[in-house]
Amino acid sequence: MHVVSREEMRNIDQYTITHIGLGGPVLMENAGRAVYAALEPECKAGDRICVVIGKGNNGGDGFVIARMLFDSGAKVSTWLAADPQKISGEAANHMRAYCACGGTLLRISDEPETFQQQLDRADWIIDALLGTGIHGAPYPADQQVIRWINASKGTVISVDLPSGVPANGEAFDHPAVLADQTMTLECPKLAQFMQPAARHFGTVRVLPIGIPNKAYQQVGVQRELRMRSDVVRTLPVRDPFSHKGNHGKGLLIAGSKNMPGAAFFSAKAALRSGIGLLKVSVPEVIQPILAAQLPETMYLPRVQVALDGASGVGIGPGLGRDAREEELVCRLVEESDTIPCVIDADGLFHLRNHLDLLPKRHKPAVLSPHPGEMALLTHSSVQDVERDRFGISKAFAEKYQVYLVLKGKATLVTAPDGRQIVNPTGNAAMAKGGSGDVLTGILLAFLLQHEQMMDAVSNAVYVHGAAAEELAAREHSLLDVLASDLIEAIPPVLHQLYDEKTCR
Ligand SMILES: NC(=O)C1=CN([C@@H]2O[C@H](COP(=O)(O)OP(=O)(O)OC[C@H]3O[C@@H](n4cnc5c(N)ncnc54)[C@H](O)[C@@H]3O)[C@@H](O)[C@H]2O)[C@@H](O)CC1
Ligand SMILES: Nc1ncnc2c1ncn2[C@@H]1O[C@H](COP(=O)(O)OP(=O)(O)O)[C@@H](O)[C@H]1O
Ligand SMILES: [K+]
Repeated sequence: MHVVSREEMRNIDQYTITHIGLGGPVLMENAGRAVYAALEPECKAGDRICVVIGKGNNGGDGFVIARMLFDSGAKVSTWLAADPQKISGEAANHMRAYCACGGTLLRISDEPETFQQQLDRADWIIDALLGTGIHGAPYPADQQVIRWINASKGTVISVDLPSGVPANGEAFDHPAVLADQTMTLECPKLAQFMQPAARHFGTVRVLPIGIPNKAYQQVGVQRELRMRSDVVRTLPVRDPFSHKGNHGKGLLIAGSKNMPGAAFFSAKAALRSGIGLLKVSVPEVIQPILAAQLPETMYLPRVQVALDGASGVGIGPGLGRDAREEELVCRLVEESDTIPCVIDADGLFHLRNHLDLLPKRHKPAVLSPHPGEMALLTHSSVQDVERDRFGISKAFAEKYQVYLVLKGKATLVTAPDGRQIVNPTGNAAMAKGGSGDVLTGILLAFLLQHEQMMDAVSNAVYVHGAAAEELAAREHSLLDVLASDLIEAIPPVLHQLYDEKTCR
């Protein structure tokens, strides 16, 4: 499923209308019908529904929804936040169709008190005021309507976007609808994955409106939401005759005197994710503790680190910020030139002044910063990173020829050629020290078992988030999940995914 910017969505719509010949009214009819079909099973007989319509094409979708509700005998009141004379194009066609069917149209500016009373009494409010078309803050009259919608008690369903939210997710400080549910048309827009916009969406349903694949190909959208079916399709199949040497020989350089747990989390997660052999390099003082906890790995004293036949390296979790480690990180990034290399946490701290090493590698490195580390790598602030997650990631991955995993809610994976994959799994239970270390281990293990690096990285991120969802769905709350719980939830997640793979 593609994730689009406002401009891409407009071009896709235009291509479909102009070159494929599916007219704007058809797409609008499809959009309105799709929303109606999604809404209808949720409404009870006698529910009051208030449809709020703006002057553009988002309002046009609203007319289709209102017409279908009216035709089905629902208790619908349809309110227009614009002068009907100023409604044009496809939206005007659908306004006429609504009226021709016998529907009544009320103007908010004529009866603002009645509008507020009806909003207050409504069980459902359909927000078709503004969609992808707004520029800047909504006009003052629209802002007032948005405030009234936000003050209402009914369930607010936004059509395509919560009105007032900019589709590209730029930061804003004007009023915008706080939806309970957003019924996004055709494909998710960038705003759904950016702060503060994302908070306005509520739960999201994506409703296809019949845009052909050709339109996406022509516009050249390079961004996708990872679907479960993509993960199932691309997970590696284990050869029944394989031996441990076929599933990767990993070297993990992690942990320090004050952070022994990081090495444990990454190592155990790598083992749970299928790595064949794993050697962990830690300072000698913590080696006995780890060896007791994790007898499945081999250990290598930190002073003797060498690749020594490893087929993949993970560097960084809990490594510490000692200057000696800086030299080590740089050496390993150079020496592991032709094998997968994952760099995280303190590894990124050490690498920040040596980024020029990255594009020289034959096999692109995988960097997995959280927004704070990304700010460090780009000499910017966390706010700058969050303001433009998609743009900053793409520029960085292309410049340094790396796979970049920008963590957070909806972790974003960017390939060296600029392709991007948004991860849908995960929850706030993961907002706890150690979660990232678990991901490093899964990444290392998956990179050694998948054919395509983009699949390996995207699947690792998906499984990591799915582990947190698995825990929250069963015996855990969002508060009590530990990094070690996440590791123990990898098996049921993989079990289920592999079950789905063999069912097909
Ligand atoms: N043919 C198409 O392009 C389709 C569009 N669809 C719908 O159309 C929407 C986009 O429609 P539009 O581009 O007409 O735009 P919207 O309906 O989102 O637009 C707002 C209207 O207000 C105006 N406006 C601009 N800035 C504003 C501001 N700051 N405050 C208030 N009004 C402002 C715009 O000129 C536009 O007429 C989508 O979100 C989707 O719901 C769907 O019907 C599917 C097909
Ligand atoms: N609110 C959240 N929703 C979804 N995922 C989250 C959330 N908070 C954190 N995560 C995930 O948890 C992990 C935290 O990583 P990181 O900050 O590196 O942790 P640490 O360094 O403590 O191990 C990342 O994969 C991130 O995407
Ligand atoms: K809307």
